[in-house]
Amino acid sequence: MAENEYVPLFETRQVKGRILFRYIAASILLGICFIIMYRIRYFPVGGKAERWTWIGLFLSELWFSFYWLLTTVCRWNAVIRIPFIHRLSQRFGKELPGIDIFVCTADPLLEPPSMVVNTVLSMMAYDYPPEKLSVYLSDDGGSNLTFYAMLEAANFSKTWLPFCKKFKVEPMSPEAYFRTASEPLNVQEWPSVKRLYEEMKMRIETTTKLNQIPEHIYKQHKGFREWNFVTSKRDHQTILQILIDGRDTNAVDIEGNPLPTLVYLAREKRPQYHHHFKAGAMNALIRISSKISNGPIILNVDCDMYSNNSESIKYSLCVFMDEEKGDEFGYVQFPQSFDNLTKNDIYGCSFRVIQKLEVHGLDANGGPCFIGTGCFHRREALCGKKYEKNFRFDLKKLNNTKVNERASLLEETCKVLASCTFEHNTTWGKEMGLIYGFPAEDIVTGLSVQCRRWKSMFLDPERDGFLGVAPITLLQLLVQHKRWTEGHLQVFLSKYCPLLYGYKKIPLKLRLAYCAYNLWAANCLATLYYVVVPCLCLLKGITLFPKISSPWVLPFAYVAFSHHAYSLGEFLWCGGTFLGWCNDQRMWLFKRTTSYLFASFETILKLLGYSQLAFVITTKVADEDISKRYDQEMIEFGVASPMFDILATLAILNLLGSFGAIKKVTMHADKGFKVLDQFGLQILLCLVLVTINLPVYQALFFRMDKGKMPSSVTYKSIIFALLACTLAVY
Ligand SMILES: O=c1ccn([C@@H]2O[C@H](COP(=O)(O)OP(=O)(O)O[C@H]3O[C@H](CO)[C@@H](O)[C@H](O)[C@H]3O)[C@@H](O)[C@H]2O)c(=O)[nH]1
Ligand SMILES: [Mn+2]
Repeated sequence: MAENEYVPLFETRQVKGRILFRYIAASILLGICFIIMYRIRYFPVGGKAERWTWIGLFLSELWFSFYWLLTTVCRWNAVIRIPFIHRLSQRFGKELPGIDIFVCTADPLLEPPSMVVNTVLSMMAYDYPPEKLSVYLSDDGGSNLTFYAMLEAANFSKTWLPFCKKFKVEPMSPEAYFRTASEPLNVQEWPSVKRLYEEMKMRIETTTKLNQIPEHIYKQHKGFREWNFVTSKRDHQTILQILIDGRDTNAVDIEGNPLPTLVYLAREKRPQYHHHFKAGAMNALIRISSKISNGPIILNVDCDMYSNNSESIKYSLCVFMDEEKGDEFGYVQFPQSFDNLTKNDIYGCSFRVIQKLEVHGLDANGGPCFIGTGCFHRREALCGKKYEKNFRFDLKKLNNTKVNERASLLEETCKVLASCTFEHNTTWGKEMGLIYGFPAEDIVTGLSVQCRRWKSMFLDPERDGFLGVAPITLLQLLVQHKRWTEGHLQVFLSKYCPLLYGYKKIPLKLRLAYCAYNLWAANCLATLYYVVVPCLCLLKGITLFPKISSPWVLPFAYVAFSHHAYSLGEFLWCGGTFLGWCNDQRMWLFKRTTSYLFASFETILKLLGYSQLAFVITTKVADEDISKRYDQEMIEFGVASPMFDILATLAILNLLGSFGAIKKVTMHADKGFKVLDQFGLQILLCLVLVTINLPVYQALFFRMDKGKMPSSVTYKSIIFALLACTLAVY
């Protein structure tokens, strides 16, 4: 091969099956047009109630159509990317850039230190030159328990890293590895490393449980003394400890190989200063790391996302280091996958279709969103630099800004970078680093990077890059989605609204795709209307859909059927199960009627100035009882919550509606057929909703375990539903 012949480090391919998708989409669009025609032509003339319910339903249908159009536009084209890591190794050998890895944790109770340790160890164990790897942990919990766990991790890494290299261990989280791998024959180290790990885990868990650092451990490291000045997690000085200094020639593993740098940071917190949650933590890490290792590429993960693929760094470098196109890319996003999903994924957490199809559509139109974890960033892009066309980055050179100060001196000089006041009168949180003021800091940050003309890319290697912990109770899921959708809606209603903010900066299709996500929460009203009103109208005797015997029923039937059939097909194609699809549909309904409703409400309150920004951290632990029910795929209710009041009321309402309908159809043998003809679609809708809600009835009336619906919710929902029916009928 000639010297100057350029061989790309990654390749882009079109996703197949788009033609079929486009045909189906076009036919659905036709169906929608007919529905609209029907709604206009048959607008009821008599009766106020008839007219208003009709208008409401029409508006809901217009909304669904608009939203469907948005999602269809962003799926029109789709690409997948294929990186070639062997070419990377051939071309650059060991001349690779430094990588700084950021792990964020915030609460030792919700995010146990033993889990954080596993994440950190898995990050240290990448198949990458250790002297070029630095791992930073930001502890917003400011906890000495987490600090202690990090000391243990630093120590155990001396055994774990050579073990990983030698046996090509994957996943690189010791917990996940020893849980899934079977013991190989004739490997002496295996049981001893496993025992070492288990002993360490035991020590960490005991200390966490006791909530106290034993005296002999306390004496082992100067770092513990910092906690003498900590009043609470919201009031303390900066704690910065370089636990392993990669530049130190004595920092070696048991086989004498260098170790990656490991740093613990708890940024300063004072009650009078806002800390901006994870975005604030990340920005502090960006500054601190720039003084310690200053890697030109930053990988950030949540504390529950362990590394599952030892090559991920190299995959991302195939993008950044590609001579022809690499300089255009600001970040490379990996999918958010989970290691605790059950077979049929009862809470629909897997983002299966979104990640296997939708995101590739975004990628074809300018690049995926940044989703907060499992993402490689170009430091400059994250720090506010605009993309310039002919500017060449030499990632290898950027790496050579070596620092010579001693670790202890560095710790002192860097502290100020993580202080509460450092950002005053700077553009941190506005133009530099992650953007403040939103519960979804990731989305708005990714958008602003893209609006600085950087492209982004979605990489989804066969073996998942990262695996995290998905919520295992319904309430956790609903609360998490409330935060996300609220974050999205707030972005849409802020100056960062993609339509305006991205004008002339990113392609129209990408702006529309952002809107499809930003407007998730806005689906709540139309959905609620569709769940409540047809059912009440059925009881009252108002017809809202065409008669079964009329040809106008066809467009309704076609749109509903083909849309769902296609969605099922996609789901199965992406590797899901039929039951998984049903669960997914159920969760969409649940989220739309609760999470999205609360998110919209909260957003309005916030706009009016009545509510403050909050970040409810998702729990990553559960008691044994709950885990057991989760494994059996039983939906966990268990506690009283306004969200459950709504779910239960809607479920009972539709049950009453169905009973009413069945009564009407069966009471008079002669009239039954007429009723069925006139109300066929409405009855069908009610029955479908009842079917979706079957687990809710079970939890309300039949279950005996602790995960059932609390009786207060049962009583309330029965009263609400009866009240609604009475009001509607009279
Ligand atoms: O004040 C805070 C609050 C949270 N976190 C960390 O942020 C991460 C995400 O929090 P989690 O409760 O797990 O939320 P998820 O809903 O699972 O997170 C998703 O959604 C978030 C935005 O809402 C993104 O930041 C995350 O990357 C994305 O995985 C965790 O590592 C936390 O430790 C902090 O560091 N400081
Ligand atoms: Mn999480």
